[in-house]
Amino acid sequence: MLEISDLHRQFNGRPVLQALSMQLQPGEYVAITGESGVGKSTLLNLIAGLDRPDSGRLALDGADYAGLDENALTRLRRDKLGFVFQAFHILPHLTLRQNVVLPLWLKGQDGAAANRQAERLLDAVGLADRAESWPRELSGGEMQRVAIARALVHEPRLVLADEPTGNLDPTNAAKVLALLTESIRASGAMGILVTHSPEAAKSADRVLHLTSEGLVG
Ligand SMILES: Nc1ncnc2c1ncn2[C@@H]1O[C@H](COP(=O)(O)OP(=O)(O)OP(=O)(O)O)[C@@H](O)[C@H]1O
Repeated sequence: MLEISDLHRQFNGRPVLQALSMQLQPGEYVAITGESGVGKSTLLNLIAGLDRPDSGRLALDGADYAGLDENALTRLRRDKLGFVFQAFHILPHLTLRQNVVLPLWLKGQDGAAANRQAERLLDAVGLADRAESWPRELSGGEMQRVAIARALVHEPRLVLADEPTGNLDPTNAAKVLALLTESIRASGAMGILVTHSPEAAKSADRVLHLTSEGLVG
């Protein structure tokens, strides 16, 4: 379960998030929409433990972020979170299979089972036959699909997706959204999708609008 209560974050004296609260239950997948600059990425960064709030509580499966040092937050990201961000950080010197298997390596899982899991995810995003390709050989949309396979390969507790269908044509966008939804539901994980696209938002269980007043459902 993800618990956020009374979260505040300001930059240079300008409040961005004020008294923001929300909860996500296992298996729940929400979309967050809102005007540019309202604080969606700020919220994702706080949930990812990449930034600290000025006040308020964040807890994932009972672990309060306030009690976690930087090393513990790094472990939380590696073990429990899956990221699909706009800058998707595919490593150029690794093949697609190696890029996708990386989160498993980082958790200490390697060998045949890890490779099979990576292949299963590449297959799910329609890139099974490209496992040995290099990132430079891919289009932008193909890279995005690799990023999604990599975000899900270690079956994270919480998937954070920021405009995951931004570069994709409608067919591939639908595939990617279906994969996100299915993976989250199948593993009882939680998902947060930040998007400007009403189509993408529809794939979630509920849509929350972030405004300067907070989250409205
Ligand atoms: N590190 C920072 N330092 C100063 N200001 C920041 C910082 N991060 C975010 N902001 C400001 O906080 C506000 C919210 O930014 P954020 O990126 O969260 O918006 P967003 O809702 O994700 O926007 P978009 O839809 O355009 O991506 C913006 O005004 C931004 O300039």
